[in-house]
Amino acid sequence: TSPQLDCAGRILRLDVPRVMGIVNVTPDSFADGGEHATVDAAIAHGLKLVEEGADVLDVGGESTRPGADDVSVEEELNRVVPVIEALAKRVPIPISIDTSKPEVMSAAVAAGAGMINDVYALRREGALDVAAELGVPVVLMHMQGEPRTMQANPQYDDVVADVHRFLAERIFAAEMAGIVKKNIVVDPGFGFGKNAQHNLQLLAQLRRLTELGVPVLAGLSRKKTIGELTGRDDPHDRVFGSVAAHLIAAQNGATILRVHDVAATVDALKVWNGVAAMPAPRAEA
Ligand SMILES: Cn1cnc2c(O)nc(N)nc21
Repeated sequence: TSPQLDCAGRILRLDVPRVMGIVNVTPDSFADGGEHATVDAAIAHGLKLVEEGADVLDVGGESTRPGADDVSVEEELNRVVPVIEALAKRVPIPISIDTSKPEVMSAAVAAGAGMINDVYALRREGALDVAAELGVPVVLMHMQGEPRTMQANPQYDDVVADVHRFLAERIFAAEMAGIVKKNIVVDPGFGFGKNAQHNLQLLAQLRRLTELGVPVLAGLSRKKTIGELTGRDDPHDRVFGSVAAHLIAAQNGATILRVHDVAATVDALKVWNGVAAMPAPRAEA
């Protein structure tokens, strides 16, 4: 049987690398449209990403970028629940909730989400039990420290070994809490307590994480390391670099790619799939 995730009835096939489109429900600091505009804009953006070929959408109400402040449960619920309700009704693909709060996980699944994406790998109080209860696939991501301070001066003995060990421990914790292994995805957490060298090392050795026996998700889209390598200070100018990074992630075993630029990534993966479909070279006579 080919790998897949059953996201509350909506199937995410992982026979080839799949594209997770990012839907941030965070107020645009420039526009003062307030909550209503934020929700409507997020719904419209999600629909656009589905048009562009997204296989799954990741809806998040709290920014996890370096230095980000916390958002209250109530605020996060007011942002993500209406967006998930509207999108779940209008698109056939699975919807993931990007949150670390158990209350938000429950409300999001009740509203139609079929997957949990937790940058804290279910380490918040109550998260393991709630995720187990909800019975939907969950992404366990590595982070060193907290978003507010994680980029200050990240240190590792061996970043790949350290991340591998952390993810193995979180898989164990999840299974002990009653989450079945077929519902677990792991993610090295590019940019979450890592400098450029750490990120490149993790990308180069990403196949090491597939030894954990669960699908690997990679998210490098428009991140600082891409900007540093390409000299593109504006994140909107990091599309080509992001697509290159995600193709390397696919080549190194990732089967879910979390991206802003869905159309570009979908086309790049069509080329990747064309090559991957070619028969293996005949063994040397
Ligand atoms: C919410 N978010 C931001 N970056 C991410 C990444 O690389 N992986 C996952 N799973 N979530 C992310």
